[in-house]
Parts: sequence; C-alpha cells; structure tokens
Amino acid sequence: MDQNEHNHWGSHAKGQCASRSELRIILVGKTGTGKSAAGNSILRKQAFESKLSSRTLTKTCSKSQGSWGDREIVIIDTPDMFSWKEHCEALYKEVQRCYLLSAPGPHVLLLVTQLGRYTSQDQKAAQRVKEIFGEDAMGHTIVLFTHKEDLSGGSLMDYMHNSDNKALSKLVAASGGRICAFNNRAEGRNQDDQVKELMDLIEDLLMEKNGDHYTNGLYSLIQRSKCGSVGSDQKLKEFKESLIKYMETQRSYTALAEANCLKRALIKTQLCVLFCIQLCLRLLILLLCILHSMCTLFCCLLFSMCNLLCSLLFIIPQKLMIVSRTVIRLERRTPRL
Ligand SMILES: Nc1nc2c(ncn2[C@@H]2O[C@H](COP(=O)(O)OP(=O)(O)OP(=O)(O)O)[C@@H](O)[C@H]2O)c(=O)[nH]1
Repeated sequence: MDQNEHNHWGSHAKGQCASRSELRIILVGKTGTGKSAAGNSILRKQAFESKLSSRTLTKTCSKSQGSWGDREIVIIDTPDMFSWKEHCEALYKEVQRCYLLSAPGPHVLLLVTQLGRYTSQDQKAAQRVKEIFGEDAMGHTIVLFTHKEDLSGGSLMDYMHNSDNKALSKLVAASGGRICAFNNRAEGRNQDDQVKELMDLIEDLLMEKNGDHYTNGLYSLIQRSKCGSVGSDQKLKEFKESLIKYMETQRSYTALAEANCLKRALIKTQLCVLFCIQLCLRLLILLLCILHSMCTLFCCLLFSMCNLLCSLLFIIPQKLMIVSRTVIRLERRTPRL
C-alpha cells in the first residue's frame, strides 16, 4: 500500500475537526482546460503546476491551501481521470486519493471548461464526474469557464444566452445555472474581482445547502472508519472495494438512463413516422375525393353538352325545313314575268 494513502487516510480524521470556515473545492473537468491555473487564481499563488503542454501535466491528485477573508480554502487539483475510457486500477487509485483528500466531502465541485470549447470530451468528463461522485454531486457543482478574456468585455450571461451548444446548456441547467468565468492570466485587482465573484456564488450555494458540504456513501464510509477498530490497510482495502462497487453502480445507472433516453427517442420517432403516414393517407383520401368530385362534375358537363348538341341537331333541321317551306311558298306567290 502506498505510503501517501496511509497519510491521506490519517489526515481525514484531521478533516473532521476542521474549522467551520473551511471551504473544500475539487477542480474537475477535461485535461488542459485550466484547472491548475484556476486553482492558482483562487489561492493567488503558484500552488499547482500550470503551463502549456501537449501532454497532461497534472499526474496525481494534490491539495493546497490558502485563505479568503475568514475562510480557509482547501483546493484539490485532479489529474486526467475524467477522460480515461475504461475503469482501471490507476483510475480507482486516483479516485480514492481524491476522496481521501477531500473528506469529509467537498463544498464545491468546480467543473472547469474552456470558453467556447465545450466538446464531446468535456461531456464525457462531466459524465465521469457523476460516475465518481454520484448524480447528486451536480447540486454542488459550479461551471467555471476559463479564457474569460475571449469574451472581449461581453457578459458571460449573454454568451450563454446566445450559445447554441445544447450539451453545455444542459450541463449549466443541471448545475442550477451556477456559472462563472476566469481569465487565469489576470493579475492584481482584476484577479481579486473574479475570485470574489466566484466566492459570492459559493456563499449563495452554501446558503442554499444550509452550509453543508456534499457527501455520499463513500464519504460516510471514510467518516465511519474513524471509529472502526480495523487497521489502516484493511480499511483502505474495504474502501477501495466499496469505491469500485459505487462507480460500477453509477455507471450502470448512467447506461440505464442513456438506454431509456434512446428508447424515448425511438418511441418519439415511431410516433412521428406514424403521424406522418396518417397525415399522408388523409391527404391522399382528400385528393381522391377532390378528383372524384371533379370527375363527376366533368361527366355532368359532358352529359349536358351532349344533350345540348343532340337538341341542336334536332332543332336545326326543323328550322331549316320551315325556312325552306317559306321560301317555296313565296316563290309560288310571286307572278312570273
Ligand atoms: N489565456 C489564458 N490561458 C489560460 C487560461 N487558463 C489556463 N490557461 C493556459 O492553459 C494551459 C493549460 O492550463 P492548466 O492549468 O495546466 O490546465 P489543466 O486543466 O490543469 O491541465 P492538466 O494539468 O494537464 O490536466 C496553460 O498554458 C495555462 O496558462 C486563461 O484563462 N486564459
């Protein structure tokens, strides 16, 4: 067992009696979005390594502390554990480390994404956050956009309002509309202002949650282990087993939800097709009726024309006869010279 894990396990007891003003924040999201840089902005020091890199820079979960007013701020930076495709030993190890570092539970999950770059990878990362911490963790999530300078002075609300990224809108809605933006290159007053904006958002969230941090079965297990009599190694082993079970359960919930979503979409499509077929049939019947009426009208017209023609054929010779008789009579009366 890793020595570090022993230390983390031991440190959780320290977390139980942490001061009431302690604020635990976990930075989550896709790699390279600016999680470490955001952590540094909040703490206003170079606590986490952050630089432009073609590879993932943060290799393991780490924790750093600072303060904001009378609040002690604890930030847990996370490595690229939100985009690994499969559940594997390395993932479980990092998740375990993250749980132990953030026990008895985070007040805020800061989901970091780059402004204008919310891709399918970010969606998968958000999904993995739910797999690791549970669906209810969205209730303690704030979406933090980095590269705020790209707004060029415009407001984040306007940006969201004009965005046609449905997945992003869905994420923001699931996070209760709690959004914030950082320019992690900002300094001095500008840096303080954006941290204050985030802190105000966090205070509102905590007020809503009666000051409570987020917790779930795994955090409760860490809490309970404090009173247990079993040794640290055994506790860690049990915790890891529970964690694997928890993540697998969350994953099957997600798969089930996705399958239900797919089923609903399929039913909707079927209903749409049925409606279209029904509409086409009705239109066809209407067209046939119109054609039938037109045919009847045409037949009537033809019949009338024939009738008229026959009548004319009968009347014209009669009239001709009369005229010819009159002419003959007149000829007879006229004296010959
Ligand atoms: N211009 C600008 N650059 C930023 C901003 N935020 C982060 N960056 C840059 O983006 C790069 C990646 O930032 P990191 O903080 O290392 O990102 P990360 O998510 O921690 O990445 P990993 O640790 O590799 O997972 C760095 O070069 C940062 O300087 C921002 O708001 N504006």
